Amino acid sequence: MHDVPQLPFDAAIAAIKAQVPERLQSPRVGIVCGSGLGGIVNSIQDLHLVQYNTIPGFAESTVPGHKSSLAFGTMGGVPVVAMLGRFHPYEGHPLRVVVYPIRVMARLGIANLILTNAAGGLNPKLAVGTIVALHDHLALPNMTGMNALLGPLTSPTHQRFIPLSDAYSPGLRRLLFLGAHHLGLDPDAVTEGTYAWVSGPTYESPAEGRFLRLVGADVVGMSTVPEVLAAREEGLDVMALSLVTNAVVIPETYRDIRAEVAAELAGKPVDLPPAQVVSHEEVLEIGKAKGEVMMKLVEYVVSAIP
Ligand SMILES: O=P(O)(O)O[C@H]1O[C@H](CO)[C@@H](O)[C@H]1O
Ligand SMILES: Nc1nc2[nH]cnc2c(=O)[nH]1
Repeated sequence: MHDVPQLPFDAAIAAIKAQVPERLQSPRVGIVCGSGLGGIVNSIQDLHLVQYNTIPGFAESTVPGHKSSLAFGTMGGVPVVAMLGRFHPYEGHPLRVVVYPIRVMARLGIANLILTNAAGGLNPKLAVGTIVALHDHLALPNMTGMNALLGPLTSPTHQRFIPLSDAYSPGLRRLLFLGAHHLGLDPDAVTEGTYAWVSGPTYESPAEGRFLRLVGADVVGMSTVPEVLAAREEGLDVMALSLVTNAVVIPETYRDIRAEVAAELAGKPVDLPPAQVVSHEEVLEIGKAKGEVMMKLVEYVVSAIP
């Protein structure tokens, strides 16, 4: 028998309940704010923040654009809890720590989880600023030993083997597209697609981007999938929204340095286009600029959940 590390669920729930008024202690919907998307908190009324460092078992988020608190309150009258800051494996957090807040929110009573993230666009049809509702994911780490559900079950009521064919709730996506219609959004502003999960923290090399596109991914990021797995194990309905913050550069050809040198030696230097390099600053900037639409859609879905 393995020595199972105990997760301090009871202490976490007690610490949260000591800081939140009773009327907000049983949220119906959990929300996770992605990089630069913490502005979603602005649509929460009756706001009460609980710092992660006061909750047993919670880590601290170390990524710019992520805070470290749970936001309790209401959205359109519905009690919600939002994570202002998530944990990523590349920060050094073990996967069981990455998904621990999802399990705590499930124990607080949420039935639905809305995950948001910033992602790179692999599908050339996706303009920067597009919101992609995930209908599937492709997670090489899951298939090769970095699955968030590896290890002992965290509850005797959990199933060992979790299907993923139905991981992303069609019902919640239906509400999302009704919301996009009611908000008068351009039909191309919100679409559906497949998210490739990579561990990061490096962005994709050209060959990696090409590979992920070839195997069917539309967007790529370094989060969300571990949270989806834990949420499904906990029996939650899940919606996940990616904001395309940058296009992953997938050149058809590489610079031909040998030809450039030959041209230079022949006195005909080549004019080169500026290299496109993604940065987290750019990701955060787009998140801030386009986060408002994400916030309005999340607000609509939360209010419309039956
Ligand atoms: O997925 P979120 O947390 O939104 O953040 C995304 O943005 C960061 C890279 O810029 C990575 O953490 C990536 O996963
Ligand atoms: N892996 C990855 N994560 C991102 N998050 C935001 N943009 C990107 C990207 O281009 N690649």
